Amino acid sequence: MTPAEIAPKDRLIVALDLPSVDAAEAMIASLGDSVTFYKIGYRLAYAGGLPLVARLADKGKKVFLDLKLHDIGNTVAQGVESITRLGATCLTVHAYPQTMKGAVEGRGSASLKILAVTVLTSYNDDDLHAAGYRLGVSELVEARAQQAQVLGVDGLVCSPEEVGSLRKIVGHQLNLVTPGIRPAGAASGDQKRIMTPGRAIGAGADYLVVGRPVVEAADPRAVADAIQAEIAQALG
Ligand SMILES: O=C(O)c1cc(=O)[nH]c(=O)n1[C@@H]1O[C@H](COP(=O)(O)O)[C@@H](O)[C@H]1O
Repeated sequence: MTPAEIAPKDRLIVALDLPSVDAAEAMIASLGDSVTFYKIGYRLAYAGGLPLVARLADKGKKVFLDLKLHDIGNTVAQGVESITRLGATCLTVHAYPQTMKGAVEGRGSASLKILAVTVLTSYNDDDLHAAGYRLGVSELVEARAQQAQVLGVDGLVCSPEEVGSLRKIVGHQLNLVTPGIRPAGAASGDQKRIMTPGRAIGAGADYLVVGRPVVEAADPRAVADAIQAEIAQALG
């Protein structure tokens, strides 16, 4: 989907990082029509949340299945082939060449979009060096984006700080999905590379992933509506 075709409202992806399917369903009910795109990640998937993918899809919602796969290529390909039957819109894998290649092979002709996680938004240069990497965040994100594009993935997960440089590399051929979003005044928590919704959209992000600022809010719908309004305003 080219950026101009994505409605402002559909650019917010709410991360259902909640402890149970019941809690997730209550959150989905309270967000109602205001949210069209949800993310299911480790917390909910391992708490019995995978069947929720198909239930959300049946309600017309899009689902980002954030399983961040990483294994030998054959295992990734086989896992992704199974995941194509769950009804998700997109799936994350880590941006390692064998992993991305396996994911694209496993997806085959299915509609599931493969998103490659470049460098986690909780990492800065020091964290990468501590993990044994020579490159800093911006160099590693760019190198991985180039590999992702060659290997045929559909989108990249990166921080809003890298969106500008990545657009120059991948153009609009790949969607850029950005976690590390914090409305003004919200606690950053463990996120290190962050931006407000308006600035992230202004930088050129296609989709924003927001978890705690929405799902831990006293009034999640009001926060989601405010983020949607900020997105719409940034798009002009
Ligand atoms: O793949 C992701 O979605 C992801 C990648 C990344 O680099 N950083 C990141 O925070 N995420 C996810 O995005 C969500 C962000 O949540 P909050 O920090 O609570 O807004 C979490 O579910 C993370 O797992």
